[in-house]
Amino acid sequence: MWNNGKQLFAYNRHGYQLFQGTGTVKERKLSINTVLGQQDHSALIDKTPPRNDAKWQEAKPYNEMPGPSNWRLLSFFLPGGELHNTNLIQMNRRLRELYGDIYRFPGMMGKADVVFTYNPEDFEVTYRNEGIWPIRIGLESFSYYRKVQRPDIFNGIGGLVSEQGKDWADIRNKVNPVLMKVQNVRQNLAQLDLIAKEFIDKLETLRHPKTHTLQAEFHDQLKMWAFESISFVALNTRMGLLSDQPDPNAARLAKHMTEFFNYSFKYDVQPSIWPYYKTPGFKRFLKTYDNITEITTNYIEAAIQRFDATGNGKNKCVLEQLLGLNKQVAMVMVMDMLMAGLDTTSSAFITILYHLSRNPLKQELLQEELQRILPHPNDPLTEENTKNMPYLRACIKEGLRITSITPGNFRITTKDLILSGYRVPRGTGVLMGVLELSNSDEYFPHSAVFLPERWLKAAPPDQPDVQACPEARSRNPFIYLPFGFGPRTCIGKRIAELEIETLLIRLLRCYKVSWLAEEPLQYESTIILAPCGDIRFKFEPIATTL
Ligand code: HEM
Repeated sequence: MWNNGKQLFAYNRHGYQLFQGTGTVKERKLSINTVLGQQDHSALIDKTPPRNDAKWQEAKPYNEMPGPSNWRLLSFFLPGGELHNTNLIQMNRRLRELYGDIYRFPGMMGKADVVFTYNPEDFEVTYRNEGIWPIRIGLESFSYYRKVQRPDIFNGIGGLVSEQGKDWADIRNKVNPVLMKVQNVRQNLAQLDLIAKEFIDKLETLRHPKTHTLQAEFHDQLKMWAFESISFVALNTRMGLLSDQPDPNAARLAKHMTEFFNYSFKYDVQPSIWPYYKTPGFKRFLKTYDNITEITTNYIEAAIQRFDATGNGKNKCVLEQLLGLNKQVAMVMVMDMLMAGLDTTSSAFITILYHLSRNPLKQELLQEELQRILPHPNDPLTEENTKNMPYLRACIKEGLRITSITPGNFRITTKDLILSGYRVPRGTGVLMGVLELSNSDEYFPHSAVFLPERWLKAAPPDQPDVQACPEARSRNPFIYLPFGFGPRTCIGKRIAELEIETLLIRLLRCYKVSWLAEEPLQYESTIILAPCGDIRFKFEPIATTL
């Protein structure tokens, strides 16, 4: 508890603000959270005396920060409320209009307050003070399932997404060299290329030869591609999801993964009473976790037998390397990869393809580069021919700039920070609205324009039509962060980039892609921004290739 001039602030041992007023403080019994699965990160919050330097004294008190009360906040999301049925992009815009560039959401049900900021200086202050064990409250159901529900299987390991502090760092330090080292990830290129080719073959069977439209949902097909790709990397197993005879367990696993995403939004993101009462819906969610655990474990056991039978080759695959670290860590990491690497990659891919389809001139420039990479369209992709693809990489960055599928990055502050002139007490959530700033002319000139050239340092020597314009890029490194930042940055970044690059090369080396739907691409909020609604592309074969 500490006195902040006129106001008295108190924090429970989880770092949650309990009370703000002028009287005696009585701690609410929030320790129940730990038992019920809500995360305890109190040990990570700075325990030194409250900040009291001159700058802090000059800053405005926290309770003067604009923002809705609990009831106003609830009313926003009720039917008829201003934010009812809005997605994360619309929600951020509307709230920013209402409250300005910094505002706070009161914490509910034992959760910390969250400060939303659209000021890049605040991003820098937050990241610079996050320390070596940044806290990102993730999916609390993960922790609950693994630590409380199934300790028999997970032995107390929560996994990267939900673990905090030293427990998080112990796993992250182990798996970083396996998943973040470029060379290690790129050893999957040949198989990912094969999967991308299978996807194109499947598309061909679904493509109407005259209208060049698909006789199936593109998004569903793409999820199959994403799942086939991430399961190969994580499990060293081909699931056959793009073939006529998929492994029946793989199809079940893919279905449970989709369920997981939907449930997770409901129970981890939206306010829910599950920490206090296990509703029937939450019990179904736990069943989904059980199914995922059971099927994944079987695949891992089968892979272990395969590795034992074939002996250790020189180049160990990702799963073999993870198993070499620790079997439990490997299991948890594989499940996290499958869960985190499905909708993210497919949503990002659709987003990038959408922008290319709406910008035919940029698509042509990309196709020129792809022709150089693959003069013969059926040649394999190799380390050598994929080394130099500046325009492709610029297109990926530009697509994710306009629509980052994670519109904000989140941290719990461990120290007292001054954000946009307000005193923000330690233990508060900070949501950094990167997507809003990436779409602002202040930081990216002509921000509404799809301009891959802003990411190029110089014009490629073999493409005279491409004019680099790095001046159209923000100089501030904290604004464009689709994969997050710092020690807690996305561990699947390299894998996602490799998958997306590989399929874009294959797809755009075969087809000219255009957008057929009348509306621009729409998004809905799951735990990320997922494309939804009418997603219709036209795939016209490029004359020389098919
Ligand atoms: C385009 C696709 C993807 C995007 C845009 C994306 C984005 C993100 C972001 C923004 C974070 C939070 C980073 C932070 O807090 O600083 C994150 C974390 C994470 N991502 Fe991804 N991701 C993608 C694909 C993947 C894939 C394919 C995997 C699987 C290998 C994956 C696994 C994870 C994990 C395990 C974390 C938690 C890391 C930690 O807390 O240590 N992601 N991702």
